[in-house]
Amino acid sequence: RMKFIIGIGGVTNAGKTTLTERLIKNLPNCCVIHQDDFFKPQDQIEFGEDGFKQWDVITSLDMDAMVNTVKGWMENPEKFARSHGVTVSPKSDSSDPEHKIHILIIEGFLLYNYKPLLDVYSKCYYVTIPYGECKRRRSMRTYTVPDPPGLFDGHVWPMYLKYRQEMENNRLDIQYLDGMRTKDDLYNQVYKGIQNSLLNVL
Ligand SMILES: Nc1ncnc2c1ncn2[C@@H]1O[C@H](COP(=O)(O)OP(=O)(O)O)[C@@H](O)[C@H]1O
Ligand SMILES: NC(=O)c1ccc[n+]([C@@H]2O[C@H](COP(=O)(O)O)[C@@H](O)[C@H]2O)c1
Repeated sequence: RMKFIIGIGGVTNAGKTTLTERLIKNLPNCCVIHQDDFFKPQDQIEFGEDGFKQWDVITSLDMDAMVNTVKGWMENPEKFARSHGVTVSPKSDSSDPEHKIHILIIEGFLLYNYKPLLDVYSKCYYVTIPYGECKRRRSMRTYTVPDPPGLFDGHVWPMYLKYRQEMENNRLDIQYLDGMRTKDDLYNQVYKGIQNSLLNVL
């Protein structure tokens, strides 16, 4: 079977998780890995010169563990799917080309900034929203560790700009998505794009 890895990257609160959840419901044999699941424990997150705990830097994540999880899927997507409760369509039904594929979605805010994971993607998406909307959505969100006052302007947004610049220097073939569009629009655009890519590889 064919293996196909899709990256859904983008700034915090751009709508990555919302989009990803809908895609995994509608794509065949589709597993997901959320980068948020690889945050180190709070006591291992260091304070920076900006006075804030450094949540929005790549070293706050256990990226080696994330790479190993991706490798686990690549080595045996069927087993990965089964152990993550994903229903796999039967191999024998080979009349339907969709059954010949295994899809993995990797979703997160720092997807394209870690060298060992740069070349695994068949398709790279990156969702953006402007500063004001990002700050507004973020203010309505509660993380396991709530944002202290001033975190967005003092840490989150500056680190986003820094890593986005670094990502663009990596020269990946990234398709940018406008996160200001409706959830339906975003989903339809990406679903169609994936369908087209799959038609080309199958
Ligand atoms: N296209 C959209 N338009 C408006 N609001 C959205 C859109 N997509 C997601 N949201 C909202 O923005 C917030 C963050 O969405 P989420 O999918 O959790 O973002 P992320 O995973 O990128 O942090 C949620 O309240 C969600 O309902
Ligand atoms: N999941 C956690 O343990 C945790 C804790 C503190 C902050 N965060 C925030 O999560 C953000 C990334 O996730 P989203 O892209 O879903 O917003 C980062 O901006 C980071 O500040 C997550």
